[in-house]
Amino acid sequence: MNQQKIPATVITGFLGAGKTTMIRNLLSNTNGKKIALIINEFGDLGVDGEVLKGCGAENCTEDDIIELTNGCICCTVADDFIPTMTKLLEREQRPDHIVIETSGLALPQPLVAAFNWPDIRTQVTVDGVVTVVDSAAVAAGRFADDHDAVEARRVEDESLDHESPIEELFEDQLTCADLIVLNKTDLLDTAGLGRVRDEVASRIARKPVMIEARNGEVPASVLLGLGVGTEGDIVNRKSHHELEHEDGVPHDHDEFDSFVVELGPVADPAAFVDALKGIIGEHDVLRLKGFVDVPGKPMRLQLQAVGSRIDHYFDRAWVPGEARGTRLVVIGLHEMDEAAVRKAIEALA
Ligand SMILES: Nc1nc2c(ncn2[C@@H]2O[C@H](COP(=O)(O)OP(=O)(O)OP(=O)(O)O)[C@@H](O)[C@H]2O)c(=O)[nH]1
Repeated sequence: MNQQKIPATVITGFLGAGKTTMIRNLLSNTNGKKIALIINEFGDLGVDGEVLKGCGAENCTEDDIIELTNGCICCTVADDFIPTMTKLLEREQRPDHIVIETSGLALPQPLVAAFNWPDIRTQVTVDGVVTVVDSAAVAAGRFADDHDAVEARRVEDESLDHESPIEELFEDQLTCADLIVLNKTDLLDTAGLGRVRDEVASRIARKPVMIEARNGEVPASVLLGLGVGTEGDIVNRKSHHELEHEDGVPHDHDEFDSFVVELGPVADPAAFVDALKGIIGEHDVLRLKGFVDVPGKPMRLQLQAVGSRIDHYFDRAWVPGEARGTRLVVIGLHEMDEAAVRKAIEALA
């Protein structure tokens, strides 16, 4: 690898796997490296940017955190990612390392391929692709789809040209990995974790290193400095879409949808969370996250749901002049009944 090039680590993984948590942990201990962070999120609320900017890391200040908000990074490579990268490289003080968090629905392949673009390849290289896995979700069968149900959907809708979008995406993100982090080990016992390891390994032909983590606690020395130059090996990591459409038909994210719900104050957070669990289960919401205004509390409540597992905690004080409010982004499969989910959530405040 050319030592002059700035290394860039791509962090991918399905919705809620723990990417932001892992990066937050990384920023608290970067071994003195100055990091620039590019964050991409599905949904219009910018929760990850908020969380990461709030961590006050010395080696990655708010100026070093760039949000790409015009859709999944894999679809906006030319319009969004390349110009952002070019601007970053023009900075007087260039970072020692670039970390890119893809959205949970992004295919890493087009992003990695972008590092072969002429203006980029001379200056930056992909140090490695790190794929974060929600081990508990794998154990619960979230990515092993019910093939009978998928087949039934395909019979109903002939335009479905492939199998479960969640399962495919999960495999595509694993296929691109140089390092796989089996996260959320606290939620499983040793035997369960062993089964997850086997299942993940069975999904990919390549054999990247797999490590285990809880709360994304992986030392910077393990995450950074893989030195792979992944852009040179991209032909061996093709996504399902690339294999099925060698003709170059672009992929899309039509199978997934997101919307934002805005509410008034929530007086009883515990009851709110309980009711949300029911709504998420009933409508098969994949991910829900955002901030809640609890009357009488100076702090903002952050809410993070991955399936029906919900974490909530007061993360910071509302800033003077900031409009207090409850804003949640909801992500699900396209067939999710947005109107019904919206109505059910709005009825809670
Ligand atoms: N129990 C447990 N929870 C975790 C762990 N890592 C992350 N979480 C929680 O999982 C939820 C999602 O974590 P994030 O870091 O936001 O996940 P993400 O991959 O960035 O999510 P998206 O950007 O929406 O795709 C949060 O509530 C985290 O606190 C872990 O190791 N164990």
